[in-house]
Amino acid sequence: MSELLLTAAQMRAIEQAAIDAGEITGLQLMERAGQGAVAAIEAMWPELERAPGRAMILCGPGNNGGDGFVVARVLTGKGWDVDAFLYGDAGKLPPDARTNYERWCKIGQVRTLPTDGLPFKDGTSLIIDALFGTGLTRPLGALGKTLRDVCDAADGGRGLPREDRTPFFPYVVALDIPSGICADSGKILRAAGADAAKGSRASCVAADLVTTFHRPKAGHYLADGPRHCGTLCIIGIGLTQTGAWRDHIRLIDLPVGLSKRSKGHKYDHGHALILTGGMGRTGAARLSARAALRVGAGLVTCAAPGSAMMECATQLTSIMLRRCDDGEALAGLLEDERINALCLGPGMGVSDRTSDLMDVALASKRRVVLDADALTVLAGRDDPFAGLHDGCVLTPHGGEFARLFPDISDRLNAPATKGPAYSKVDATRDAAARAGCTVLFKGPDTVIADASGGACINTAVYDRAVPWLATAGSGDVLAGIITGMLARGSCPINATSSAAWLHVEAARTFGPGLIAEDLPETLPQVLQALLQND
Ligand SMILES: NC(=O)C1=CN([C@@H]2O[C@H](COP(=O)(O)OP(=O)(O)OC[C@H]3O[C@@H](n4cnc5c(N)ncnc54)[C@H](OP(=O)(O)O)[C@@H]3O)[C@@H](O)[C@H]2O)[C@@H](O)CC1
Ligand SMILES: [K+]
Repeated sequence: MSELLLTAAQMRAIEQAAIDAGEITGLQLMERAGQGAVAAIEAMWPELERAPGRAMILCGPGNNGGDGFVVARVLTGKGWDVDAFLYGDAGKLPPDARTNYERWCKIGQVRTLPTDGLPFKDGTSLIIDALFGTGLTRPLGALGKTLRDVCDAADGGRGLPREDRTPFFPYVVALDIPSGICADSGKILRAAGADAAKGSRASCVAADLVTTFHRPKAGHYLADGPRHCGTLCIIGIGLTQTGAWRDHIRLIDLPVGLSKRSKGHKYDHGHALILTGGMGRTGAARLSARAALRVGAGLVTCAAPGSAMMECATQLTSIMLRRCDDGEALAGLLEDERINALCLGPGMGVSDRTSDLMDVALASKRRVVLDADALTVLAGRDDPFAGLHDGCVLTPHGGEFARLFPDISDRLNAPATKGPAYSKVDATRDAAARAGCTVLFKGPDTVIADASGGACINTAVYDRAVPWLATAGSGDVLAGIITGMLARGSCPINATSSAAWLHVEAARTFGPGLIAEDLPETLPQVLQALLQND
């Protein structure tokens, strides 16, 4: 199961379709957006509802600015003192924004937003960023000092981490998305040549709360987006459609393919084969194997070279062990047709043996997870993608991705100077199309795509943040969970997306202090909770 994330173009198309069908007007949508934002602010900070204060509303030249004028009107009606500013020419506002600007003008003043600093009044407890939303196309360079003041006002100029701030500084609420962040990619747009190392303080707003409308946008979950959104609140504005795009992006919010086992025999749940490295290097593969077994593969076998047999034998109980020195030996093991999923990479070493085993594994047309050292071996080949097929899953982190797909990685990492910018979803889709298989591109914003263009994001941000998951061996466990899900019969994209979700969920369930060994051991608790809700 999953929630749909939208791009700016998809959101515009949904709005337009609803307006064209006569279901709703643009003005009604804007009113609901503004009203909903105020309700979200009051829900987040009840003290602001009890004691209205002073608010600054910064409105931009598009419909995001129109939302801002609705907020100005609603807050005034609730007893707030409102200072409203416009960046741009009122005469050029789009029609709905223009209407709300004119409504506001009957109530209060509008001042031109200066670009050389924010005329901040003492006692301001709320700043509303309604400068740019899904229509951002260029960097905010011209707003430099004023933008910096928004960030400084919000934390007293001290650059304090959000959690260390006192309540005496105003809250910053961004409508739809913090201005300066591209809604499709989550990247901060920067002028060509701008120094990214100088940080984001002159380039985009950092908000305590973002109120987005209808559906979250991909940029709320990718790249710089989550770091600048604070809390993300989704507000229904009366749109019912989600669109019927082939290029939908899903946010994984529950795994699929984990319903109760209906048949009782272990072979009904697949047999996963995990290839290990040599003596002293088998720990990673054993972690993968344990995870594959815990996630429900019926049988799991480690296949080790002769030198590592004793080491593995002393460590494994429910996981079986077979000797596998080379490709020929693996071909022999694969005569057992019940082996239906393989995992290569964790701790295997970058070696001829790994390369040899990978050739045999791929030729068998079984489902194959290629991780870690297997990806490095693959990247070193003249044609890395020859032999891959739609039953394969690649699991690169950023460095491995750059080695496998250097041109795509360069494009992704190039400074984003205009919107919509090339996103991690675009990059993962392009990589999956080129490789002809499923690609899981790791990170706090893990993106999974397959060759058909399907894409999803597994998030480890907002309330799913698990910084303690960045621990040695965590990736080996993920590879094992994917392999186990493949053995159980899930298709590659479902196996991979479910595994990524379970991996984060296990870390959330265990909590800080986690080491990789804890992840497989926490899976039963996670699975149990899922089955209880089934
Ligand atoms: N449509 C609806 O019914 C609803 C819409 N809603 C709201 O509308 C928002 C989308 O509105 P929007 O499309 O007008 O885009 P928005 O982000 O306000 O600005 C675009 C303008 O900014 C300009 N511009 C861009 N970058 C710039 C820069 N760096 N510096 C200077 N200018 C720049 C750009 O110029 P252009 O690129 O065209 O030259 C254009 O003029 C959406 O996020 C949501 O909040 C909700 O009310 C729900 C109902
Ligand atoms: K905004």
